Amino acid sequence: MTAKINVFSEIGKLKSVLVHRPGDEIENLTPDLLERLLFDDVPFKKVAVEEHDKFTKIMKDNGIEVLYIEELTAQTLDQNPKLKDKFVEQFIEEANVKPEFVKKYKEFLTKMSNLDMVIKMIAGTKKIELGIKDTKDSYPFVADPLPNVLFQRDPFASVGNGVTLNHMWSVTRNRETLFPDFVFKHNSRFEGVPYFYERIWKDAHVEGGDILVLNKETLIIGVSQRTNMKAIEKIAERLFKEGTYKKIVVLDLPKSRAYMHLDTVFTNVDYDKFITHPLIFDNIDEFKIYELTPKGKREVKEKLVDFLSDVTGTKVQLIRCGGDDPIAAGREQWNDGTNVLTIAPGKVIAYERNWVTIDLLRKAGVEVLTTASSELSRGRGGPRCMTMPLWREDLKK
Ligand SMILES: NC(=O)NCCC[C@H](N)C(=O)O
Repeated sequence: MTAKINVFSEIGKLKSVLVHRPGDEIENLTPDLLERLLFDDVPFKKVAVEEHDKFTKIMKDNGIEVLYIEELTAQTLDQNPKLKDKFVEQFIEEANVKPEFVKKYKEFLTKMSNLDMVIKMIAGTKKIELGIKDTKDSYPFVADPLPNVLFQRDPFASVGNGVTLNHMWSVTRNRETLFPDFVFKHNSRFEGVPYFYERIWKDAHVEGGDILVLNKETLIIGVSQRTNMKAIEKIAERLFKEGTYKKIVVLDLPKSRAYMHLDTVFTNVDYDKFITHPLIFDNIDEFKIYELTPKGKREVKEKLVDFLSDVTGTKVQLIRCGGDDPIAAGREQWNDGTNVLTIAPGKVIAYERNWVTIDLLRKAGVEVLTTASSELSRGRGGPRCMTMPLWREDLKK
């Protein structure tokens, strides 16, 4: 079977990537919704869309095919009209729509084109849009907005020629995984992609931001606020059986929103270069490192930089996000200074606001393309968070 997904590193030349163009969901936010819907402020949609279009233009100008989850889902519905009813019912059930509103909401969604319907599913629907005057309950939504669909890094992760289709940590984000699951199971381009995790495995949780594909044999996965060891062990079992991957390095991170995913504190930008936050850099003994192989799990006692040099076979250079100034490090980590997208070995796209980290990357010989971030960063995700690679060229060495 020809491969449909090919991601055997973090740095191989990027040829195809999945994103979501922000929609009304990022303005369907009020202060009291921010915490539950995992945003830190309400973006100005017009500018956020302009910034996202600039970001995707940089990728297109670098020969990268940019696919949109909303378009792939709509295309899959176009290809499978008989599956539409079940897909809509599954979405409505997982949106926890009140029984008295289900019929009206389903009619509202299904009278649209497939693309408009998917965009509306992500945007959320207010009671007033259905002409509902709910005197018993002042909550404004029939179905909540899904503002974090912007971060296509997390609902699933491309690993080798397959994917982990994730069960995520929060209720609000779990709903997002319905879209890629539908695409990978029914879209003619992706049908039959092997799964290394299933969204119905609800006794553990994993998010793509915690998964770093180091090379053809080794993954690095963070235990974070969003991913637990049980999920990693489940992935290991299925992955080792599939045979390509032989090792999973586990970094046990502090469980906090600031470090919500591994890729907020640790990313790979070249064969021998990683960006890391001082948390990783300085407190090496603060957190544990484990190594999972088909033979079992062992704790790693070496320093991370030495361990990485062994695993990569090169002398590894750790570049500090924000440099030596703890204020700049804190500021730039919070605004996704670590979370760059590598589009080729030694070539990244970074938020322009993280100028200290950008300067250090350039001094280390990394080519940095910058993209605007004033509104996009309010959801606490960077260029890596907003993208899931579908195809990277294999590394030469
Ligand atoms: N990989 C990532 O770091 N994704 C960022 C996700 C931000 C989103 N607001 C969340 O809290 O899940």
